[in-house]
Amino acid sequence: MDITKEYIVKSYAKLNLFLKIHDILPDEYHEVCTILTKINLHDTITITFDKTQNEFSSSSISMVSNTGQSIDTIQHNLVLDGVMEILKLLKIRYGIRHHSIEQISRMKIKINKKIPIGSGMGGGSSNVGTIMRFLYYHLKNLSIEDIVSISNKIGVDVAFFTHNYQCALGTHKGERLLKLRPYYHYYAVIVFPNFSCNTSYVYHNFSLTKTEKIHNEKILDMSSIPELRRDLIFNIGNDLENTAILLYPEISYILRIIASTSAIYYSMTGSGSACFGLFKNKREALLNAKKLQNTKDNWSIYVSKVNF
Ligand SMILES: C[C@@](CO)(OP(=O)(O)O)[C@H](O)COP(=O)(O)OP(=O)(O)OC[C@H]1O[C@@H](n2ccc(N)nc2=O)[C@H](O)[C@@H]1O
Ligand SMILES: Nc1ncnc2c1ncn2[C@@H]1O[C@H](COP(=O)(O)OP(=O)(O)O)[C@@H](O)[C@H]1O
Repeated sequence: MDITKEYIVKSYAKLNLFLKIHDILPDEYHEVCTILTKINLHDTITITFDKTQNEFSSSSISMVSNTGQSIDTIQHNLVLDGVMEILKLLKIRYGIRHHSIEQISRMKIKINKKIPIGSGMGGGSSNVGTIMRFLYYHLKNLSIEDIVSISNKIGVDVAFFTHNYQCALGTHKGERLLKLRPYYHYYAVIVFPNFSCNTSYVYHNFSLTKTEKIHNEKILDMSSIPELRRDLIFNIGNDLENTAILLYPEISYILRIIASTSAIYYSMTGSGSACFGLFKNKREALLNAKKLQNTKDNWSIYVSKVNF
């Protein structure tokens, strides 16, 4: 790393095109199968170095909104966990006086937030995954296995962003990834209702008995054959949707409104609250985005290309 420089990196959002829950694991996490894909919406992370800062801490990270206002509602930034884990590993491996540790200690991270928080678009996971990748690339003394194993300690979705895959199939808790080469290209219109869903609250209220069983092997087989991937996605949907609707009823209204457009598929992403519709071209997506924007003033609408 060149500590006289300023680095600017993009931290992309994701959509879960489908999310199947198979089982509950002994540690009470859920065994899932999902296709994750990155979208054009991104936060912008600026990394600089402050020679007077001797220790990396929570005050080394700042988050600002689009309008430049400081976001101080997040008490514990996931990025801090990621950087601290990397520091811990480097200290064990090289001792406390290593130059990489000195460089990280001087790091200042500013996150310009565009990805709505708690939307199921993975903003927090993306921020930490992107920083891990940045450090992997610039420090040259971490292996990809190092950063993936640290990612898994922070959250199941982090690995997708650490790997920098455009599209992947996630199994086990969602952290075991198989890179998929995109075959289909659509446009998504995403509706964020301006409230967040709590991921662990949604998972904890989910009931396995209310979902249809599909063998994981069948999903793996179908997603590896590009021509079958679309049917797979359109047929499975998101198992967390009904639970999220019970806890946050407005999600049902959003989905009904998207269903009334010419979307060829619609779903909630992750544990919500954002929902999306897929359209066959940009023109149709923009047209419907306008209609959706007129439905409710406080909805935020995003349009992005989607590859899977
Ligand atoms: C639902 C998904 C779909 O991609 O995304 P989001 O909606 O969060 O974006 C993920 O499964 C979430 O990923 P992430 O947000 O990283 O989850 P974590 O921080 O690891 O876990 C938060 C909580 O969710 C529950 N959890 C998470 C993943 C999983 N396979 N089973 C679970 O039961 C656990 O209760 C855990 O304490
Ligand atoms: N850098 C970050 N960006 C967004 N959220 C963060 C960040 N660090 C911690 N969080 C916390 O992580 C939780 C999940 O946020 P986020 O990743 O945006 O949503 P989701 O998991 O629904 O996709 C939020 O409750 C938020 O307080």
